[in-house]
Amino acid sequence: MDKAQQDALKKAAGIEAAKLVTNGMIAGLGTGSTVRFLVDELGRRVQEEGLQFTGVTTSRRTQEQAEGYGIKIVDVDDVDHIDVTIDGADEVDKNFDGIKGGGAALLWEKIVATNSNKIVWIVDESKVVDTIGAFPLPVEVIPFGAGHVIKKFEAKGYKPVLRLDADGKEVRTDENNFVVDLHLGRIDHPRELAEDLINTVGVVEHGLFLNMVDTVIVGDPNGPRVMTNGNK
Ligand SMILES: O=C(CO)[C@H](O)[C@H](O)COP(=O)(O)O
Repeated sequence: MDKAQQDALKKAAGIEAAKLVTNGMIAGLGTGSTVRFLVDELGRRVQEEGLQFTGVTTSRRTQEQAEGYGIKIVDVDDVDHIDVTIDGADEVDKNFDGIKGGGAALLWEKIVATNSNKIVWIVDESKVVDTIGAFPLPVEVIPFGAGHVIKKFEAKGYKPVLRLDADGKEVRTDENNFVVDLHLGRIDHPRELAEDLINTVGVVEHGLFLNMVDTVIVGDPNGPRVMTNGNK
């Protein structure tokens, strides 16, 4: 699949998911190239159809895009609930376990997701996998002592790589932390891994989102396909 085809599938999933946002809702808005299509569609509806909703964003990038359309954005601590959060994902398997954080927004994404009544992911079909882990697992790490965290990951065979930008500088999250990507190949025991990562001092959060999502909307060449999680 070339990039244009993949973008078309992402866009179709984003437009389909935008239908879930209705007047008066508080909606969590994720981060990434698929979510950009979602926000474009929500912005269009705000401007052309008078849709009124309040957004809680998972990154400054999404906040800027949404506010550019005149979408009202508030801080996560200024709402007492979030009706639905729509976000992208890097991988998702048939058990609805997934990896997020390719766009370095995993911490805010997980905070918004865990405070949402419903979580919806929008992905193109290449993200639906049998076993997660081919996509390097992002881990958000505090800069102080990050070298030691990386050494501990190396000793455990996690194959960590500190994420750098195009200029060779450490990528910083919206919380000014580093991202370490674990090149695991496959993750057979995600719950054990999640437990180990979150108990490592210096780790703020990891990109394993295990059985959190309610619905996955998959951009498929035959039209958006909906996968519903019956185990939540
Ligand atoms: O988790 C994320 C950002 O931290 C994204 O949702 C994930 O990386 C998918 O991005 P894209 O839609 O660009 O493929």
